Amino acid sequence: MKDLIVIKCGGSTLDQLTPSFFNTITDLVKSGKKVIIVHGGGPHINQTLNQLNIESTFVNGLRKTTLDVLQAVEMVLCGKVNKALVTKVQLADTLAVGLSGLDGGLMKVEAVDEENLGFVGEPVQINTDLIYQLLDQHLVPVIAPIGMNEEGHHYNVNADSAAAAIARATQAEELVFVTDVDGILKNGDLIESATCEEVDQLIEEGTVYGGMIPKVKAAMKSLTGNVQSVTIMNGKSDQSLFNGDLIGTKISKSLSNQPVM
Ligand SMILES: Nc1ncnc2c1ncn2[C@@H]1O[C@H](COP(=O)(O)OP(=O)(O)O)[C@@H](O)[C@H]1O
Ligand SMILES: CC(=O)N[C@@H](CCC(=O)OP(=O)(O)O)C(=O)O
Repeated sequence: MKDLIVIKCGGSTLDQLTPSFFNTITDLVKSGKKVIIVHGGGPHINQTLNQLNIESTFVNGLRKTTLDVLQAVEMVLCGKVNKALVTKVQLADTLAVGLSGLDGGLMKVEAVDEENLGFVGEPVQINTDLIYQLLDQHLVPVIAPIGMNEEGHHYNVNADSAAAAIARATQAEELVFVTDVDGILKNGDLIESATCEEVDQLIEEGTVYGGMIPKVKAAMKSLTGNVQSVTIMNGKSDQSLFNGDLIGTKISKSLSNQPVM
C-alpha cells in the first residue's frame, strides 16, 4: 500500500521514546501517511518473569516459551505494554487502536520448533482487510505480537518477525525498526548501509548476535516482498524522524535482486 510505514518499537527503547517521537507519528498521519506500530517488550517480560520467579532462556534471540512463560508474555504484551503505547500515541492527538495478532484473526501462526522452543510461533497469514479498514479510518493500529494457530492455541511471536510479516502482507513501502542502538555496529562504528549478503556475513562472523539476529533476518525477509526500504535506528536519537533520510542502518536488497533500470 502506498504511503504505508510499519514502525516496530523494540522493548529496549519503548520507555525512552519521547513526546517528539509520538508527535512525528501524528505529523505523518496528518500528512496522509498510514502508520502501523508493532511493538515488542522483551525487558518488560523479563521483569515480570523475574517477579513471578519463572525462568526463561533464549535460543538465537527467541525466548523459549513454556505455558507459564506464554501466560506472562501475553499479559505483559497485550495488557501493559500495548495499552501504554496506545496512550502515548493518543496523547499526541492521534487515535490508536491496540490489538494483538489474536484479535480479528490478525495474525495466524505456526509453531517454529515446539520441541526446543515451546510456544513460539511464526506468522503465516495476516488479515490485511482488518488492518486496511483501521487505516482507512485514520486510526493507528498498535499491534502486540501474539498469534493463534489453526486450533486456537496462542503463540509468542518475536516482534521483529511480526513486524516484517505485517509489512510484507500489507505491502508497506517502509519498515523501520526502532531500537536502543544507532543501527548495526561493527567495532563500535555504525554501518550506514548493507545488502542482504553483507548482513549474512555479519551474522556469520559474529558481529551481529543476540536480539539483532531476529531483527536483521526479519528485515531481509520483508525485502523479498514489496517493502522498498528497511532501516534500523535508535529511538533515543532526537533527529527529526521520517522527514528525510533516516539515520541508522539501511538494509537493501542484494544488488543481484535490484530491478534493472
Ligand atoms: N552488530 C550489532 N550492532 C548493534 N547491536 C547489536 C549488534 N549485535 C547485537 N546487538 C544487540 O542487539 C540489541 C538490540 O536488539 P534487542 O535488544 O532485541 O532490541 P529490541 O528490544 O529493540 O528489539 C542491541 O542492544 C545490542 O545489544
Ligand atoms: C519469541 C520471542 O522471543 N518473543 C519475544 C516477544 C517480545 C519481543 O520480541 O520484544 P522485543 O522487540 O523487545 O525484543 C519475547 O518473548 O521476548
